[in-house]
Amino acid sequence: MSGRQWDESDVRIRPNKKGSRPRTKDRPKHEDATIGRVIGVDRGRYTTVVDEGTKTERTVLAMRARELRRQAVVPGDRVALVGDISGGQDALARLVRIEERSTLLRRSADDTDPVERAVVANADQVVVVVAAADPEPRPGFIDRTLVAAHDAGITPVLVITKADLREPTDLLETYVPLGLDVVVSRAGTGEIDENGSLPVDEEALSTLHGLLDGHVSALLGHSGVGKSTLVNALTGAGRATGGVNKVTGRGRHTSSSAIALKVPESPTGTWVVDTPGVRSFGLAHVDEQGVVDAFEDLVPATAECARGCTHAVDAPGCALDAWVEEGKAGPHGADRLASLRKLLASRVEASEDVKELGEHGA
Ligand SMILES: Nc1nc2c(ncn2[C@@H]2O[C@H](COP(=O)(O)OP(=O)(O)OP(=O)(O)O)[C@@H](O)[C@H]2O)c(=O)[nH]1
Ligand SMILES: [Zn+2]
Repeated sequence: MSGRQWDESDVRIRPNKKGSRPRTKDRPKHEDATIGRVIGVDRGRYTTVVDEGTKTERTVLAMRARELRRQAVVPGDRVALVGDISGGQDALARLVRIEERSTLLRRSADDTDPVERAVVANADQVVVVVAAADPEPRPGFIDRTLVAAHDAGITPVLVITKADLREPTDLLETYVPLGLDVVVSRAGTGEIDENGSLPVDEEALSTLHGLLDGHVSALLGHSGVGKSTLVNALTGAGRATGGVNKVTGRGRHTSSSAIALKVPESPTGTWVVDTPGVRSFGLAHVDEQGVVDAFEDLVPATAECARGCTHAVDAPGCALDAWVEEGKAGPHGADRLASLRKLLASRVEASEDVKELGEHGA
């Protein structure tokens, strides 16, 4: 999906269906448009926040202008709005432009699906949530999201929930040495709140607040890992959830699409983007080197590999096995290598299709 804007060069090569009306009359395009941040997407309607952090902050509902209908607009996008931007009950603005994105988190449905889907725009953090137990942690999912984050130039954070059920020793041994922030959370001692949410221990919450402050963070995790519990705790549970509903005009549980939620008491611009629909991260859009690069504990070994090494199990001259055997990738190096190889192998069938489609921009 192209995040590129509808610029003048497109105009020139496009046949002008309306006849010979000079294009210059349309320019400059929507120079006086108001910029909003997309916080929710629901059946072609975009909920945006304008004048964020000011007295006139309000939500404005918008529809995409015709010329943008083939472009994905996702939570986190900054968009230009014209028309009725009053934010009144029946007001509907027109979304005429997607501002340049600083980052775009993407995935494909699976590793053999060449169609990329935009997930979240302008996030500078990806928070991968896994449970220490119930459901069992799946390092494959963690590694995939780390690859997607690395590819998008987004800082990853790992949150391990339910440490009250099991100490996440293996996960910590594996991921802490990689240098990413790892937060361990467990059920707190307080009461279950009015949303039915379990309390989360204060220490984990305050660490998380520190990491989230001032950032736009995309939250990813399998169903049941405690993502909603965390989101409720972070966004203030009952009281703040009410506030969130006021902002979005609907309950967060009624939608299966991604939604950006404000973190109250954090500086303006602090958002968590919940992505309930995203269960897996197909990586057809990431090239082989991009996958390898996300395994920072293994990357140094590849300098010793034979030229053009595929790093597969039977690849001649692959230096990765020796690297792991020598313990240079830590106590779980063998698992890390297996995970990398699994990811590389799952993408082999996909690569031919992707090549055929050619290179597309973000
Ligand atoms: N023991 C324990 N249970 C937890 C913890 N966090 C969440 N849970 C429970 O785990 C279950 C799933 O939590 P949710 O927050 O609904 O998980 P989710 O990831 O949002 O799952 P979906 O709503 O299906 O996407 C609930 O019963 C929570 O009360 C924790 O730290 N410890
Ligand atoms: Zn190799």
